[in-house]
This record gives sequence, C-alpha cells and structure tokens, in this order.
Amino acid sequence: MKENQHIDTQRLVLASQSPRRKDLLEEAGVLIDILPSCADEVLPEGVAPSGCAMALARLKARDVAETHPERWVLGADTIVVVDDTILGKPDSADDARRMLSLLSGRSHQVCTGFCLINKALEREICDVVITEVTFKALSEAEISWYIGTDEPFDKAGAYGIQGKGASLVREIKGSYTNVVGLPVCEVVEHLKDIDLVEFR
Ligand SMILES: Cc1cn([C@H]2C[C@H](O)[C@@H](COP(=O)(O)OP(=O)(O)OP(=O)(O)O)O2)c(=O)[nH]c1=O
Repeated sequence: MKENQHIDTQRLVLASQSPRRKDLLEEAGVLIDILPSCADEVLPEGVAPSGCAMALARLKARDVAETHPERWVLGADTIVVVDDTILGKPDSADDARRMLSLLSGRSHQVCTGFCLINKALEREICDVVITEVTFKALSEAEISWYIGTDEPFDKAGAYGIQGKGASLVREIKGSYTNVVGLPVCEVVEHLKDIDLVEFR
C-alpha cells in the first residue's frame, strides 16, 4: 500500500458546507476532507426537535456515504428550539426579526445532531447534544442593528454566538462549540473510538 493511500483512509469526510464545522474540527486537530451533502433537508413529522436534528444529520451523512462507502463520513445539523418550536435559518430580514424577538429575554435550546457513518462497515453512530442559551432582553433598536450586521442569515435561530451575536447572550449552560455547530468534545470522543484521531 502506498503511504498516502493509508493517510487517505484516516481522514474524516465532513459532509458539510459550514465554515464553522470545518474550523472547529481543524482547530481540534482532526484531518478532514470536505464534501457537502446535496440531500433535501426535510424535517421528519411527529419527531421531537432533538430527534429532528439527529435525523437531518443522518440524512446528510448517508447522502455522502452513498458515494464514499469506504470512508467515515460526518453529518451534523443545528437547530434552535423555543417552546417546542424549531427555528432554522431565517429566510428574510422579517423572519430574522421574528426569531430574535422570540428569543429575546429568555432561554432556548440549541440542539446539534451529528452522525458518523461508514457504509462498508455497516456502522452508524448518531447522537445529539443540547445547550441552553439565555438571551438578554433585546430592544427593537438592538434587533435592527443585529440584522444589519448580516450575521443572522446563514445561522439557525438568526444569531451567531461566535460573532457580534455574543453581545446578545447573557448565559449558556452546556457545550459552547455545540452552539457554533458541532459538539467537539463528544464528536472527538467517537473519533477516538473509531481510530480517526490519536489517543490524547
Ligand atoms: C445558533 C448558531 C448557529 N450557527 C450555525 C451553525 C450551522 O452552520 C447553522 C445551522 O445550519 P445547518 O443546517 O445545521 O448547517 P449548514 O446549512 O450551515 O451546513 P451543512 O448543512 O452543509 O452542514 O447555524 C452558528 O454558526 N452560530 C450559532 O450561534
């Protein structure tokens, strides 16, 4: 076997176009190849929000695993949940305003589902991590300012805790990286089990 063939099989395939997930994994020292999924993200009916995040993560990972059956593929999905209502990405400034108004002055849950699949080995490892985030009360002016930053538009719940959105957040309970898009501690634990990262 050639040396680079061996290295190739050890690289994780990240089935995501999210720059946050790429950065989080690379900062944790995980070697990745990026192959975003083209799967239609349709929420399953009659499933609890955390189950939806896991189902969408599985959908993305399975889509890419179809064409890369020998590789370990990671899919993930982040949703914001408030009063059992799921907030995905806003589709307009009005939608972002609606979401930020819903989140103002109270707590919500951020659920990130993730799924590791190796089709050839017939293995699937799926899990979901939940973080509780509390927003300060937001004035109309603060909401308008935040929408003007353009941060809300590619993010679940219309905010990014890692950017200017940090100034909206009073408190978090649980994993910070889970809010940003991937629970690094939990994912790396699984990657150790399947020998994709060295013991550390
Ligand atoms: C709440 C929150 C979400 N997000 C992001 C993480 C995710 O990228 C995004 C939720 O959308 P997702 O559908 O989970 O992911 P994505 O469309 O960005 O990428 P892909 O489906 O290809 O994996 O929201 C933040 O960056 N910061 C935050 O504070």
